[in-house]
Amino acid sequence: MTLPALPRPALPAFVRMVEVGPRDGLQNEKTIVPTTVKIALVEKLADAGLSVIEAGSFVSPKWVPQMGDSAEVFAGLARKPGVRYAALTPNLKGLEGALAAKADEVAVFGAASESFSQKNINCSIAESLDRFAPVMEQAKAAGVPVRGYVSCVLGCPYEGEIAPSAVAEVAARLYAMGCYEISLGDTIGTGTPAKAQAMIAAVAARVPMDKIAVHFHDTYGQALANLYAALTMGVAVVDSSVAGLGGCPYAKGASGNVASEDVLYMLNGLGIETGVDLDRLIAAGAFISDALGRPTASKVARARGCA
Ligand SMILES: CC(C)(COP(=O)([O-])OP(=O)([O-])OC[C@H]1O[C@@H](n2cnc3c(N)ncnc32)[C@H](O)[C@@H]1OP(=O)([O-])[O-])[C@@H](O)C(=O)NCCC(=O)NCCSC(=O)C[C@@](C)(O)CC(=O)[O-]
Repeated sequence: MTLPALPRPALPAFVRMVEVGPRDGLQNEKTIVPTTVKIALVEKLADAGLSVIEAGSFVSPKWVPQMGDSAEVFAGLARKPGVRYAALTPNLKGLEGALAAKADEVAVFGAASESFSQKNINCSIAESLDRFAPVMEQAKAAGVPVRGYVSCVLGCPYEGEIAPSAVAEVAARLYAMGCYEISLGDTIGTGTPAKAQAMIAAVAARVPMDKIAVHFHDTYGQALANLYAALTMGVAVVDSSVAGLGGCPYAKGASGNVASEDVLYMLNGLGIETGVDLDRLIAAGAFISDALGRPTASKVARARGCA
């Protein structure tokens, strides 16, 4: 007996995968990862076909010592044509560092939670937006695109529930300031699909859907389900981290981003184009897992025999 085909929601034909492992992942390591290892990782990710790679962060080394060598990482990269190497820049000092390092794009990062904003960047949400304004202006003058992050979109480690309207407000402000894309971060991974959809709907009422990216952490094992829910709404930009590296130093207990290998396996299965090669991506994940001396957090990589 032939079963009737199940109705399938419309999904994007192409998804841009934004690789955040070398930044969001390695920023959270207990020990400092050697610069040469970071450079090799970024180059392997570019060889796997990723077109946007967050290679570092120009933040205070007192706050995040793991990113203190970002200038050296950028300087040491053999850049691949067509790949955009990105960096986080919380303020003008960070932007100066990123421009000197010839970052192809930068990102400002705010939050939908006042407490998280204070813990992460030492200022209120309103102050952070004031701080980002000159960063936006100077980046624009230098011809460098700026991405905007919103953290704690589905929950905050200090405040708990976050209203979708609070997320939409910060996202809309960042978009109005000139961010070319808004990445919505479930920093502590507590979101579930229906909640993620309600939050995205609130943001999409104020920011065009094709300017929205999603950034799920997998702390509660919900990331792929949330991601699929976002795809069904038309989101076509996805942040992920090779080998599931990471977490945020200012969100205790937050585990890594959803593993890039697992995202790619799912997108491949859905017939969605990405331009990324799974075997090479798994090899990049194996490289960094070996260098860190611990098993990969990617289920797909483990199933393919990586320790
Ligand atoms: C924003 C600040 C700097 C404010 O920190 P502050 O202490 O309020 O800043 P300040 O302006 O008073 O400066 C203090 C010192 O830091 C220096 N400084 C100041 N700025 C810089 C800079 N850019 N680069 C290098 N040094 C810098 C500055 O020169 C001074 O040095 P001193 O005079 O004491 O020697 C600090 O809070 C900070 O660096 N925070 C970064 C925290 C961070 O990186 N968190 C992780 C990234 S966000 C994330 O992971 C979430 C995300 C994006 O992935 C999405 C998600 O999952 O939710």
